Amino acid sequence: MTAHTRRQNEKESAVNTPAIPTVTLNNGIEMPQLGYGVFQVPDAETTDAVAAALDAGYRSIDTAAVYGNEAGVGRAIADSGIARDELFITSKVWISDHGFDATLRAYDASLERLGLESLDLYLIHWPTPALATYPETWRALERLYADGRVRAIGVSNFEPEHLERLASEGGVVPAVNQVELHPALQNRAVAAANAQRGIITEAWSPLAQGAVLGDGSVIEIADRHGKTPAQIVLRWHLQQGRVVIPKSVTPARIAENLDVFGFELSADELAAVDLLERDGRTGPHPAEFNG
Ligand SMILES: NC(=O)C1=CN([C@@H]2O[C@H](COP(=O)(O)OP(=O)(O)OC[C@H]3O[C@@H](n4cnc5c(N)ncnc54)[C@H](OP(=O)(O)O)[C@@H]3O)[C@@H](O)[C@H]2O)C=CC1
Ligand SMILES: O=C(O)C(=O)[C@@H](O)[C@H](O)C(=O)CO
Repeated sequence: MTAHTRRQNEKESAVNTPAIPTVTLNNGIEMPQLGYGVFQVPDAETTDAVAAALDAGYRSIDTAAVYGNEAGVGRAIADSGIARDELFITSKVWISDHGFDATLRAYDASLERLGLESLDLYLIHWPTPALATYPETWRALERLYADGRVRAIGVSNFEPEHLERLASEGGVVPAVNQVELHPALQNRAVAAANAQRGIITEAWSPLAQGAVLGDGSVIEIADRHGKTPAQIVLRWHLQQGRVVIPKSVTPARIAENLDVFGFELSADELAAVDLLERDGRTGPHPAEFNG
């Protein structure tokens, strides 16, 4: 990209970027409440997908070493011309890299692939309790944080007992717990444990990978507001203070999923979506998943 194109992009992005609200993490860092996830996007397609998301106005990107597409995310960031401090980039340490030294190496490898000098948020991807390695892995994240190499650290797929184990050892309280959460699996005990400890709940698969978009009450609320089912489900999350990271490789859906800040659901509408809980887990249970 030429310097002129980059300046033009910056100018257009300043004009077109919708105001995405932020949540304040427990260390004072601001995190966009809505970001863009890239699970299952092949690396070769990730650059175009992330570029479309950045063009639409997303500024927070959620990737992971295991997704195999950090390089694609990095290329889109480099090409975008968007200032690094306007972006919020999250990645995660995979199970095979648990342990103090291996995690420090994994962080460096993620930065290398992303072409970045630091991340905004680094997460332990899964606790894998059978391996009992997450406390030691957490020590490595604390080291990265203490050394100023990452702006915030957190966990993913942690159940209340895993948070309790970290707390019992003292140290840094995770800023975020990224867990499966959508109308069909509301993970209320985990969200309550997060809130009680000052940890932000970030919902993965916030659309249940599409499984809740055909539900009658979601469609009825969508029709009432002149919105799509996906927009209703995202609004349901946002009004409860959660961070969401919907994924789509479809440009129209990428834009649609961001267009959720100009309307509100009523208390009755939120309650109607609450009724869709059905223990509808789409991924593995964290207590049992060992990679
Ligand atoms: N920490 C963890 O363990 C996990 C983290 N994650 C993170 O969460 C992100 C989101 O979760 P993910 O599992 O991808 O699932 P989502 O709930 O975001 O759903 C994605 C699916 O919904 C479709 N979709 C997206 N928007 C719309 C729309 N507006 N209307 C209709 N269909 C739509 C997409 O299709 P299409 O792309 O074809 O448009 C895709 O099939 C991941 O990308 C990843 O970053 C996910 C799983 C586990
Ligand atoms: O997408 C993620 O972030 C995950 O950790 C999982 O989906 C995991 O990679 C998986 O595929 C479990 O079956």
